[in-house]
Amino acid sequence: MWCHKLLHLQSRLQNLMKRGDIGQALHLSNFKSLFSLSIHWCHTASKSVNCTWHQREDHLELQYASTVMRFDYVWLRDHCRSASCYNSKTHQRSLDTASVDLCIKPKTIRLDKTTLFFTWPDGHVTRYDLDWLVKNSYEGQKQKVIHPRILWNAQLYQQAQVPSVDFQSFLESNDELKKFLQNFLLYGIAFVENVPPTQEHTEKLAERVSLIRETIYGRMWYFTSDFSRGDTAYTKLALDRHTDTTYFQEPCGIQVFHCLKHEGTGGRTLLVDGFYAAQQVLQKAPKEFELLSKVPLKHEYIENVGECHNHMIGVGPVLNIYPWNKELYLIRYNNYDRAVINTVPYDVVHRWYIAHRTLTTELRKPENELWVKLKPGKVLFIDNWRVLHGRESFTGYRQLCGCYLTRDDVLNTARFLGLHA
Ligand SMILES: C[N+](C)(C)CCCC[C@H](N)C(=O)O
Ligand SMILES: O=C(O)CCC(=O)C(=O)O
Ligand SMILES: [Fe+2]
Repeated sequence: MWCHKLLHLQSRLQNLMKRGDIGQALHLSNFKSLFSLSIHWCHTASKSVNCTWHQREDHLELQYASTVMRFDYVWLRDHCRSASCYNSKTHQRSLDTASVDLCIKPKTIRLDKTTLFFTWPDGHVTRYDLDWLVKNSYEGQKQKVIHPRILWNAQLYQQAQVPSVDFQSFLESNDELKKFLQNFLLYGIAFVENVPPTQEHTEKLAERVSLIRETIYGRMWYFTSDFSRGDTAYTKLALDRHTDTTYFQEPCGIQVFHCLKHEGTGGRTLLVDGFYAAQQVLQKAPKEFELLSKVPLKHEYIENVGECHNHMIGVGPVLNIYPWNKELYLIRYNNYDRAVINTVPYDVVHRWYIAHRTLTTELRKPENELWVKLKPGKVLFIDNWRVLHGRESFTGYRQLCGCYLTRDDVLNTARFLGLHA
């Protein structure tokens, strides 16, 4: 009967909140906590730990460290870190999740200092540290940023005065590598200077950071404007801002550029923070942002030049966000390589074009454009999931070498060095 009343109060409370009647809602919520305090909530014995929990029909409600968390009982059994359920040497689960009764409920719950003990119907005991639960709960994750970043336009980037790293110290010192990666993670671009202008040295540099991602363009690539491949990149033409390999199911994570030679004019590199532009869209037209994150698109690479025969197709929306916290993690933007749109009906198509225009307008604002001239010795790393690149048309002989890196391995290196990645 009490439970019934509580549920009723709760739904009234939610309705009041929805209607925006905060005053009333607060009043009720005070009442609720007083009421439940005496009857339904379990409290910690210790005064130092402020923790309460309530065993609901289908989940555990836990309040700790000013967070209200809700845990599914199967989840609580599944994440048990006891020796028989989890191998802490390999960090792998030993428990067969399929053997857990989907209607499982703990027989008893008890708190000792900061550890919660669950005894399950078969007698097995699971223990969780409260801080572990906060860190690993959905409610805790929702508030967390997965990849801390500094979004920039040209002025913001220039004002930040991000230092370049010297080639030798980059190779020799983990601290320098760490500084480089920290800047790369924050800004999505980073430079290394005084690199001997050869493909071999560029490769050595890349290998210090990550595994090189071999693609249809090779492991290390080297190109001029000889149209040796069926793509505009291999000409002297200008290239508008874009991300590369949008036609892969997983676009390449990082692009490394080293201009080995240029005898001629033009050919400057354009860099635009795609996440900064997307952020503007989110603020100005949230519905359009949402559409760009929902409409699946195809990108395509079709090549039949010389010995090269390739047909690649990648599927995914322009904006890719984590569903639990809406954080943007990947932008696919390449108007050259975008394939026929046939994955959504005509009316959605039209709304998509409007949203795409809004994003393009942001991406093309001159104040968002960072122009740099790549010179022999100066290697540029670009986060191809975030920062768009382009190039000015040029004259004369221009040699560019570089490679793609696997994103997983760059982040792996960063984590090894103690960075949050
Ligand atoms: C960098 N490298 C010259 C090897 C490849 C260029 C790929 C060009 C393609 N349109 C794309 O945007 O993915
Ligand atoms: O030539 C350049 O500077 C860059 C061309 C390009 O977009 C690429 O190779 O991905
Ligand atoms: Fe490109």
